[in-house]
Amino acid sequence: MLPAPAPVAAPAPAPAAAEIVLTVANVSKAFGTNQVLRNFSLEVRRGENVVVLGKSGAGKSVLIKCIIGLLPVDAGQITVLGQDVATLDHAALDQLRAKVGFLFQSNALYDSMTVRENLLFPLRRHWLTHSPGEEDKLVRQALEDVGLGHTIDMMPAELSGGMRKRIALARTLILQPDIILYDEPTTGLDPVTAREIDQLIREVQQKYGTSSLIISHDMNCVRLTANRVALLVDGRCYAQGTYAELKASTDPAIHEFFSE
Ligand SMILES: Nc1ncnc2c1ncn2[C@@H]1O[C@H](COP(=O)(O)OP(=O)(O)OP(=O)(O)O)[C@@H](O)[C@H]1O
Repeated sequence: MLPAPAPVAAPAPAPAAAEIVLTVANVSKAFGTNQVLRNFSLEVRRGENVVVLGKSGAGKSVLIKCIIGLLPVDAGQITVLGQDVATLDHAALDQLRAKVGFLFQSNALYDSMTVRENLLFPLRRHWLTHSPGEEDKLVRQALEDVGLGHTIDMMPAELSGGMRKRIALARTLILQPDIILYDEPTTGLDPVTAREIDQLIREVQQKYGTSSLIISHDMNCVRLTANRVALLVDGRCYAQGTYAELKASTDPAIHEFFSE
């Protein structure tokens, strides 16, 4: 019989003294009469993984789009790495996006490009010039970080769903971002592959000291990756705490997320 896997401890909260890298302050956002975010506030500290948990349609994707400046906010302020997102022009926003990796739920790999070309894309997109030797080193390092060095000349169609997710993460890592935004990183993956991705998110955090905002419905992903969990309910940050703290809550609005 195989030995039982070692239990994975939930991450501890980040030290309260760590620098704040992302602030969402009293942000409101509506589409017509649909008020999605109402005075939503949240902070992420350096080296911390914060998971935003909310029901379907609660506004999690809208929040991420506001953070990366894809959607303007109606009120409030979003500050990323000390910069007020609303005041940035196109060029400044582009520079900021080089420091903020975004892992799409769909992975958004280019199917007609090899893995190597997919990873080179963000370097060229942000006009980061390296010699071919340096580029090769960066690509190989990013692939090693996700455990897929051997896929460098493969096409995305030749990879499994979990592998494509890893390649998408490697493509984010190649820019060595300060912050990574993960949109539902384990959705559509089988449970074993999903836990591997959770583990990888922790490894990236530990190796690079990256801060992450993770949107997830998957309670195992929340438990295994979050230093802190923020609940998005009725457009507000309803509650925050460690997974264990929120799970122990007797408030019905909090408890329903943890009752599975
Ligand atoms: N561009 C848009 N125009 C109009 N309404 C929008 C737009 N984007 C999002 N919405 C609305 O905002 C609300 C929140 O959507 P959002 O995609 O953020 O939810 P979510 O919490 O990410 O849900 P899910 O977990 O199902 O992906 C929904 O009512 C949606 O219809």
